[in-house]
Amino acid sequence: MRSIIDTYSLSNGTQIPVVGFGTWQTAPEIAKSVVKSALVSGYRHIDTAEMYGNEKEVGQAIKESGISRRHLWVTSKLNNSFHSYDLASQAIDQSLADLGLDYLDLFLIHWPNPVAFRDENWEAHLQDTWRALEDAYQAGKLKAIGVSNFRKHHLQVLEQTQKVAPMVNQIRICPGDLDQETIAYSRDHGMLLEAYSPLGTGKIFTEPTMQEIAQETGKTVAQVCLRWSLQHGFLPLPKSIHPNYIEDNTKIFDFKLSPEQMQRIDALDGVVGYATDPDTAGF
Ligand SMILES: NC(=O)C1=CN([C@@H]2O[C@H](COP(=O)(O)OP(=O)(O)OC[C@H]3O[C@@H](n4cnc5c(N)ncnc54)[C@H](OP(=O)(O)O)[C@@H]3O)[C@@H](O)[C@H]2O)C=CC1
Ligand SMILES: O=C(O)C(=O)[C@@H](O)[C@H](O)C(=O)CO
Repeated sequence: MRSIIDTYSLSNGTQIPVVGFGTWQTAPEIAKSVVKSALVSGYRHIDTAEMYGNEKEVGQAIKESGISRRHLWVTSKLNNSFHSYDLASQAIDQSLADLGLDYLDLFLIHWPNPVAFRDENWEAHLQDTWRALEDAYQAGKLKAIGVSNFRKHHLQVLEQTQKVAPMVNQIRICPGDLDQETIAYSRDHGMLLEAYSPLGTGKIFTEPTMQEIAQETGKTVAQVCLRWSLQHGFLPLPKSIHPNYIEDNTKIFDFKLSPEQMQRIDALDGVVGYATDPDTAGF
């Protein structure tokens, strides 16, 4: 692996760039210029969502960049109020329209058990929602499909009726937050793990062990986090609104963490808290 545009293979053979650019909390007013900065810095994989309120601006940045569509990877996600076959099908078309694209490279169910459907039928709603993604995948609107914030028991609900297995599970993975059960189950079932909040949403930078390892390697804490993620075989999705950070976060291929450094990071249990529990999340 030599650059952020090297790829992992998904279970359907699709090649996905190994680092994606995150856009949560990137306000629509600045999203176009921020995403343009990322494209100038070499990112070819952008992670957005209907929930982020910036799909239109992300789409404008892509269009104005002049980069050929086939050289870009764009992921979006189904918001929590669209869990049914019809609503999910409409939401896919709306994301495509807002982004100004004919297809998405990857579309994810954002959360498995949203508050609006947390009733005795949530499993059936989830299965219907997945069927909408499968149909859009078969129709060529989505080149790959997957899930986000799914734990083993959510994946098992899909398994009861799925025709196409999820290719990706996007979950929170950063130093101190490694949900081993979900990681192992997802991998055993053919999914690539995308690591969201790979910098602990900005909370990792003052962590002493991370600072020590940054000193040892001559890199920044952010670069150490991203390198750690890649060496574990995850696909990190760093977010920034600052061009210098955006650029720095690509410089993670000119060093390697030793097994001992990897172990010290693995041992940092809970230093930036844990992922939101999808079964109790209030959204
Ligand atoms: N599926 C899901 O439910 C979720 C998905 N995600 C995805 O993952 C992406 C990343 O996660 P997110 O939680 O946003 O945050 P990150 O873990 O990527 O951390 C972002 C924070 O770190 C700062 N930062 C970034 N690079 C550097 C650097 N080199 N030096 C110093 N500070 C830096 C940013 O600052 P600044 O922005 O000020 O430059 C920002 O405050 C999201 O944007 C989204 O795409 C995130 C959460 C949930
Ligand atoms: O960023 C995302 O993709 C999320 O789903 C979460 O960050 C979520 O929106 C949240 O944490 C709200 O507080």
